[in-house]
Amino acid sequence: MLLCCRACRTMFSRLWGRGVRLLSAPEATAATAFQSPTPLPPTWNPDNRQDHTIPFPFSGASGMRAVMVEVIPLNIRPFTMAPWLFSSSQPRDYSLPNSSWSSEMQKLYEHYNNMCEVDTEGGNKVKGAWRRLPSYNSCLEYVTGGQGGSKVLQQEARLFTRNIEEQGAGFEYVVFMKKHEKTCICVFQPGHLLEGPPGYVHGGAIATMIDSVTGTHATYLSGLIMTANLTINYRSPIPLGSVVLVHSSLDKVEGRKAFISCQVTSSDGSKLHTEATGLFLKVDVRHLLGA
Ligand SMILES: CCCCC/C=C\C/C=C\C/C=C\C/C=C\CCCC(=O)SCCNC(=O)CCNC(=O)[C@H](O)C(C)(C)COP(=O)(O)OP(=O)(O)OC[C@H]1O[C@@H](n2cnc3c(N)ncnc32)[C@H](O)[C@@H]1OP(=O)(O)O
Repeated sequence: MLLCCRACRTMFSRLWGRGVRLLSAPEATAATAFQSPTPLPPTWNPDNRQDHTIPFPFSGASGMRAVMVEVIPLNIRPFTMAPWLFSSSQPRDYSLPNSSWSSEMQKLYEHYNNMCEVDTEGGNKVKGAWRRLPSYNSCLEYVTGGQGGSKVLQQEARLFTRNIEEQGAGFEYVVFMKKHEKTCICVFQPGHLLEGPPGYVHGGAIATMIDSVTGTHATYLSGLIMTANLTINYRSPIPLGSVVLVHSSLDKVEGRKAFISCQVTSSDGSKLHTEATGLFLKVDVRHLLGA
């Protein structure tokens, strides 16, 4: 079966909770290696619902790539089910600078970015203590490394912090992680659509950023997580359009639980705006998908 339309995707999303997973690129390559490539018909159109029966794989199809989907029913030998085609255009990484960033935001970005791991011309990585974390507008882009996995499930769903298209109007932020010290720092520039008290950021928007930064931190440390508890103390209001730092640090891990604390400060660290603690529980993908 080819997952080529909404009906197919709906079926796939139901199967997901029963052991379906996306294969990584090397796994997909290995899974297709023993099959002979089948060319696409010249009139093939990804939006055409009549295309259910096109065989796979689609190697060599210009502008498209196939991602394999594997179904592992309980007590049944694993087998490859079908490929999913995605547009080859990369999803936008929202954590890269844009024209709405103030000079202060840009300066802080460069400060941390300059301390990140970099690729050299020979393909070697020069170690830096920090790593910039990419940010997409859909959760599944992370799982598939920005390969468009969200198109398989819930096409309309968008990550809350990345669903305002107008640059600078909502949450402008970039997260850097210092893995060995188990800390993250986020440079955050809240836009005018996040107003709470006149001229200041809404407490819910601040909580959202705290949850996002600490949740992202916990995800990179522990894998799939859900926020179980978030306790927040608001100490001083955050002016709209200012640039603040969200500091996240891992306090301890106990089994499935990760305890993380967080402070939101002014960009020079002199003023404490908000402090919080969070408890994140590692979950199975089936829990996330409600299976
Ligand atoms: C589909 C793939 C998505 C993948 C994403 C991948 C990568 C993402 C990368 C970057 C991230 C980008 C964006 C994401 C950013 C932020 C993340 C936001 C995260 C959220 O915004 S997420 C939404 C809000 N979140 C919920 O909607 C949770 C609702 N809730 C539940 O789903 C369950 O409630 C759950 C899972 C929390 C626990 O359920 P459970 O059954 O697994 O565990 P159980 O209840 O047995 O508890 C086991 C032990 O934890 C203790 N415990 C439990 N709850 C506690 C609490 N509240 N306080 C203190 N202790 C607690 C118990 O006391 C026991 O402790 P003990 O073992 O010591 O007895």
